This record gives sequence, structure tokens and C-alpha cells, in this order.
Amino acid sequence: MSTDTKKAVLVAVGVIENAAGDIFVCRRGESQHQAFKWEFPGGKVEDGETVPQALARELEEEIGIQVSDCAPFMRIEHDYGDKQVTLDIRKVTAFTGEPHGREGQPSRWVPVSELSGYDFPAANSPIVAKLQGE
Ligand SMILES: Nc1nc2c([nH]c(=O)n2[C@@H]2O[C@H](COP(=O)(O)OP(=O)(O)OP(=O)(O)O)[C@@H](O)[C@H]2O)c(=O)[nH]1
Ligand SMILES: [Mg+2]
Repeated sequence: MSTDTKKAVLVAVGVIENAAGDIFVCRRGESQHQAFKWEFPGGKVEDGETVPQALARELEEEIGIQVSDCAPFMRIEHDYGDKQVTLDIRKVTAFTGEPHGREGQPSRWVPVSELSGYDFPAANSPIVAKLQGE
């Protein structure tokens, strides 16, 4: 199948910041696509869901927070060869709860200046660049 006709998977991704300006990241599991890479939490948008709805569901499932507001941050289309993704990245502007790796995945708050030292999936480079340029 050619690149043009492959169906991209739509993914809701959350950039979560604390009062110190640090960003919450998680490490992907061994059985997942892009295994062991660090990521911003999120997941696939299901049929009938809006991106904010999917983001709220995924962040509750993966890191146990309740998102009450988010704002568009950026949109990235990337072809991994084995999989084509559209990342709809949202800045989480209001939430309750304390983020933690609810599925046993390693997770931590990282200062923006240190994000470049983390091994993210290739699609994520513009996200890190934009955060560091802000
Ligand atoms: N959550 C998340 N996914 C990302 C990021 N960057 C990136 O390329 N992806 C890709 O987006 C795709 C879907 O994300 P996901 O695997 O988290 O979806 P999900 O939570 O529904 O996963 P599941 O199918 O393992 O339950 C994966 O192919 C993943 O590699 C990122 O920063 N965060
Ligand atoms: Mg996920």
C-alpha cells in the first residue's frame, strides 16, 4: 500500500506541566509500538470520541488524572513505515489528581531543558523543540 492510501491512526497526546514548569513523561512498555521510548501520555482516539474526550479517558487510564481543560498545542503527521500516526497534541491546562504511572510504567516530571536527553519516538522532535522554544 502506498503512503498516501495508508490510514493514519489519530492519537490524543497530553503535555502536562506542573507549577515548576516541569513536564510529565512516561516510558512505553515492551509490547507497545516504539517500545521503551519515552512519551507524553495519551492514546488512540476511538470512534465517536472527540480528541479532548479521548485525552481525558487516556490520561485517567494511564496516569490517573482528571483533565478538566486542554488547549491545542500542535498536530504532527508521521510515517514510521510500519505505522502512520497523526498526533493531536494538547496542553493540559487544568486537571485534578497527581500524575503517576498507573499501568506500572516508569514516569517522572522533567525540566524542559532536560527533555532533549530523553529518547522519544521520532515524531516527537517538534514537540520538544516547541516546548524548549517557548
Ligand atoms: N501516547 C503517545 N503516543 C505516541 C507519542 N509519540 C508517538 O509517535 N506516539 C505513537 O502513537 C501511537 C498510539 O499511541 P498509544 O500506543 O499510546 O495508544 P494507546 O494508548 O491507545 O495504546 P494501546 O494500543 O497500547 O492500548 C503509537 O504508535 C505511538 O508510537 C507520544 O508522545 N505519546
Ligand atoms: Mg497510550
